[in-house]
Order: sequence, then structure tokens, then C-alpha cells
Amino acid sequence: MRIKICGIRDPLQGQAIADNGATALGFICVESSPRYVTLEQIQLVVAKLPSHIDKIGVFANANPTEIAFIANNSALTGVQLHGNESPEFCKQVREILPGIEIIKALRIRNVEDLDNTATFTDYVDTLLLDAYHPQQLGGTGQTLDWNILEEFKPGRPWFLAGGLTPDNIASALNKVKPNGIDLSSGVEKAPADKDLDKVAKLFEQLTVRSC
Ligand SMILES: O=C(O)c1ccccc1NCC(=O)[C@H](O)[C@H](O)COP(=O)(O)O
Repeated sequence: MRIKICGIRDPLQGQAIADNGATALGFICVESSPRYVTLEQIQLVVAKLPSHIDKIGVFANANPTEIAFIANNSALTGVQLHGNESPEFCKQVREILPGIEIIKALRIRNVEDLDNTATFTDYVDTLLLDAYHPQQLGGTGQTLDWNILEEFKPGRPWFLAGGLTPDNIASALNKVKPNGIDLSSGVEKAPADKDLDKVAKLFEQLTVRSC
């Protein structure tokens, strides 16, 4: 299973989280977020990471040229579109960035929102399901309704996100069978300042489950 830890800013924290077993790290390229990172900060983190770690830039309603500039200049392996991007927009980004994983994040309120994920299947590599919050796009710490996800089998691999923590990850994975998980505030001391003890506890929980 893929394990993505999002909202990384500090190079040493990024390295430690990768050493713990994360398969992907996420960088928030959304200026209004308290986890925002500049291109230069991403470059410093990426320089410390092994090549097998996926490096994902998170954007929201950004210009495709800006997305491509950051992706190409920081060796990102993927971009996560976390705003109101349309399937057509995802297709455009995929054409501009061939060879880069395109992840579409969708904020799920109900079964209708879940059904809407099918409109993206042909235009993205991966889906990410996050909780809905009326004011914030992501990193909210809110969980979505796992009950409606029990039978969710989209035509693309998918990440479960939204309010996951070392304390609830086992319950989430008992109900839901995603291809990956994504955590941010559940393993933080403060926005973009990751708590390495919580990260270690997360991996302990995941190891216990896989035994
Ligand atoms: O984390 C942010 O601040 C953020 C801001 C704007 C768009 C997306 C953002 N985060 C995207 C992520 O992938 C988070 O990991 C995801 O929302 C889950 O966050 P959390 O509920 O805190 O685990």
C-alpha cells in the first residue's frame, strides 16, 4: 500500500519520514495554506530524498504553466490537483506533463460526490478522496464517511485521505480498502511541522496490521 505524508517543509523531517517507510511525500503549493512551500524549499527537501520516494506537488486551481514550472524545476514525480479542476483541466495538465502522475483530489460529502469521481477516470492516473470542509480545501483533520466507501472500486487506484491519524488508521483500513493512504495534520505538531513520534506510531500501526 502507498503511504503519502503531506505538508512537508523541513528537509530533515522529509528524510526521516522517508526512512520510516513513507512511499510518497507531498508539498503544498497553495499560497493560502499554512503549509505552503516555495519552489526553493521543495528543492531542498527533494535533494535529501532517495529516488524511489514519490514527490508530489499539491496545487489548487493553479495555472497549468505554473504547475509545469514547479514540477519541472523540483523533480516532482506527480502533481495533485486539489481544487475545483475539471476533467478537461486534468487532461490538459497530463498533456503538458507526460510521465508525471496526475492525482485528482475530490472532497466527498455524499454518494453523489462519490459517483462524480467516475468523470475523472479517463484523465488522471490516481484519485484521492478527502473530507469536505466549507472553508478549507485540505489539511482539515476532518474524516469523511468511511461507510459510503466500503464498496468503492473506481477505475483508478485511489488514496484515502481526511483526518487519518495513528489512532484511527486501523479502524479506517478495516472498513475501507484504498490503494494508498494520505495523512497530514494527524502526524503534525503544527502546520508543516511534522511530529516524528506520531509518524513512528503510524508505521507501528501499519506493521501490526500487515503481520
Ligand atoms: O494541507 C493543506 O494545507 C492543503 C491546503 C490546500 C489544499 C490541499 C491541502 N492538503 C492536501 C492533502 O493532501 C492533505 O494531506 C489532505 O487534505 C488530508 O489532510 P488531513 O485531514 O490533515 O490529514
